[in-house]
Amino acid sequence: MPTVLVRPTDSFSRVSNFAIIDSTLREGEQFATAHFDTQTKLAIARALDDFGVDYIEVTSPAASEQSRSDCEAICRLGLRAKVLAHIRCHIDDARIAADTGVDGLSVVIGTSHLLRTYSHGKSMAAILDQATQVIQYIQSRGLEVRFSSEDSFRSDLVDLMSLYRHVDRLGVNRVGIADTVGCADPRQVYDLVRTLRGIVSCDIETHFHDDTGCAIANAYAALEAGATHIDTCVLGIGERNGITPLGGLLARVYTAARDYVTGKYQLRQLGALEALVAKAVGIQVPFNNYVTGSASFVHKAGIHSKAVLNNPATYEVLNPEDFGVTRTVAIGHRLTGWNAIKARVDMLGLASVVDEAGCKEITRVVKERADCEGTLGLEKVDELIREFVERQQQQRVIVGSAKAGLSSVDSAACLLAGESATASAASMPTSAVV
Ligand SMILES: CC(=O)SCCNC(=O)CCNC(=O)[C@H](O)C(C)(C)COP(=O)(O)OP(=O)(O)OC[C@H]1O[C@@H](n2cnc3c(N)ncnc32)[C@H](O)[C@@H]1OP(=O)(O)O
Ligand SMILES: O=C(O)CCC(=O)C(=O)O
Ligand SMILES: [Zn+2]
Repeated sequence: MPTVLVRPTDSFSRVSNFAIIDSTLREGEQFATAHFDTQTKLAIARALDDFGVDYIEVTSPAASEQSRSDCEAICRLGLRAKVLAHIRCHIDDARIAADTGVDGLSVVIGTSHLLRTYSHGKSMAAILDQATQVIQYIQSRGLEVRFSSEDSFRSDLVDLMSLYRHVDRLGVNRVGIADTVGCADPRQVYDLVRTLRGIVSCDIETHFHDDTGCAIANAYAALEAGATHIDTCVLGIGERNGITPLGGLLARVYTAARDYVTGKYQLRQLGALEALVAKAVGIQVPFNNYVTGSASFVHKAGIHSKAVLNNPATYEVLNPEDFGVTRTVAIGHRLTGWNAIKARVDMLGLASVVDEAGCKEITRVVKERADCEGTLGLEKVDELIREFVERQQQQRVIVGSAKAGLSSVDSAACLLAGESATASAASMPTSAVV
């Protein structure tokens, strides 16, 4: 099991006690190449539910007739996860959504000067009035309600806190902070969530875009500051370059709360879930994707390989087995080392015939070949190992023959019997030939 350094957390931290609101079927539908048909939405919803997310957020039923009926179809699945519809802070949208069978509504409205000026054109006072009307309507329908401010990090702090305090007093289940343009850094996130934690008594949801590469770190900082709910999308899809990825968030939290993460989520299903969504939106899972990327558990450099073969925790903070993926130690390249080659020799059952010096000689040949040919496949490395063993056996025959009194000419003929042996004989240590 990997050994990780877990920092002590303060009493605000929710790192080992939070809920995931997966928004692949809402924010994810806003991804450039996304268009989910009904069957795909149902398949993704089921997979998310099986994986163990707490909530599934879907596109506003007011967006289109198909969006509305798909929302109803998802609700009819009877999933364990709660289904939330994401809506504008508008009574018409709330009415349409409340009739679909969802468990709750996620209400949002922009509060930054930019959005108030160029999007909906409302003053903070008008937002407060409209929020009150919509929230009270949703409550009257007996549904869970979350109220969120779009572009929170570019909004006036006093305006924002007054609005949150107001909706908290109305009894919303959650308030939401959204870094809509991905401008926030973890420190700003920590400060804002911590401030909000002191102002509202309800739960706190957070939503982070990844425009500047902080989406996972920001989500983690939010948890440390007391956020209770984190929005994610599978593979981090969403508007522009998306939001906090589900797998990446769990990888991050795993380092601090492994038992919580492994106990709550079906981590071994992550790869299949990602493959499903990647196919649905027509993308490849990136090579460096958290946990499931093709290179995520490939160890290459000789120094790394030796240590990993002795104890994987030396260069792994995540245990791939927990996520149902496998580790690879790549040995067929010029950065390899004799310890890695020895491990392969052992795997091939040749430990008794190839000693340390032999492993070092094979390593030298592998590097020499890789310098000329580039990366060598495992078959090629195995071939080089077997050639070495053959040469060694032939040399033993020669030495044995010489000791029995055969002429040096006969010995040489024996050594050069095979062409490959001839080619490589020059690289053999002379002492072995004598
Ligand atoms: C940051 C986010 O991702 S928020 C979620 C974004 N999700 C969506 O936009 C869902 C898909 N959207 C849609 O299908 C459509 O935009 C609809 C159905 C919501 C609205 O469509 P339309 O009525 O044609 O309006 P349009 O999209 O052109 O403009 C948005 C309207 O909502 C208003 N608006 C924008 N944000 C909000 C808000 N948070 N709350 C209330 N009203 C808002 C705008 O002022 C504008 O109103 P207008 O009709 O008076 O100009
Ligand atoms: O509803 C929210 O909290 C977030 C809305 C959104 O997608 C965003 O602001 O980026
Ligand atoms: Zn968003």
